[in-house]
Amino acid sequence: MSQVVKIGTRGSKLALWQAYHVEELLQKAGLKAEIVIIDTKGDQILDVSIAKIGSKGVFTQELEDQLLDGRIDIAVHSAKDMQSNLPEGFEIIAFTEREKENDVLVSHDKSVSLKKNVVLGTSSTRRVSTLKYFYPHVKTVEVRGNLQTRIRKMEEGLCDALLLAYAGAHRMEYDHMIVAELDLDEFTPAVGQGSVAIEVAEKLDPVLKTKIAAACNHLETSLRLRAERAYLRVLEGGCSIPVFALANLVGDQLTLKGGIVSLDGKERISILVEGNAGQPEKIGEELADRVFAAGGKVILDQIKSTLNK
Ligand SMILES: NCc1[nH]cc(CCC(=O)O)c1CC(=O)O
Repeated sequence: MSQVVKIGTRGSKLALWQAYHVEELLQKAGLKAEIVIIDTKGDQILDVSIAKIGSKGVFTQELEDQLLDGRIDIAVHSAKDMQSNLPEGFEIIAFTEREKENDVLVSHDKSVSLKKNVVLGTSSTRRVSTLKYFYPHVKTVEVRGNLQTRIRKMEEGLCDALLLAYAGAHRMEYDHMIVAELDLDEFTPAVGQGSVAIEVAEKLDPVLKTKIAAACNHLETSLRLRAERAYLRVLEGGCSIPVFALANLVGDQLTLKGGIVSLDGKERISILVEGNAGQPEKIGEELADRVFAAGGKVILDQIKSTLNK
């Protein structure tokens, strides 16, 4: 009798896509798997912005409860939605191969452009603040809910286009509606954007952990995300803080470009550091030091006090 890996996931279409993706990776490696759908607070509360619910684990806590109970063996999340500091007793054992990490504009109207006076739907503080900094004439409107709901709201006239992660738009098969792929130097993505993380309870059987990691972890992606997440960890930021970072592997070196933008879009710091890929966390921590020294600490404290009001 061989063991069946129980994959816990949220029930949104994007979450399910990611869970099926992981199921497929496990099956290719000869492991049996099944999917268990779990509702989270982040899915239930649709009328309050994520920034206000509080970033700490809105999409992850219910899954973590089930990991502890053993009702599921692994929890699958967008890596981007994972807190930089996991609660005690949990760990990430794999990051799947990263999808293209850019943000994109999604619309039925091919003429939409950041150069025009458009209204964009988004609920990310990073995207709103970045628009204020580079494209202050562009207006934004908050749009929450899963991607299907957001598209519907756009079609009802709420906005001209949505500002989304390529990864999500692509997975939901909205490629035909992608009207622009945004510049990585302007819209540097959120930490982890485009990869799927596999979280387990530390107490899970170590042999099973090793098998799952071997089946799902993509080495280059994990080095990149470890550097990005180390940066985020120093800032104690969740997905609600407008920070960004993107690592790339060049030979045995990791480059890491990242920074922070103030909520009003008046100040933006972006710095490039690099170092040996053997120690990704060190590079992330160095970026944090450099960003703080360049004025990022003041910006971060302002953001935290604004969001906690
Ligand atoms: N913030 C929500 C979220 N979490 C993960 C994705 C898409 C997949 C990814 O970015 O890895 C999205 C949608 C978006 O930001 O447009």
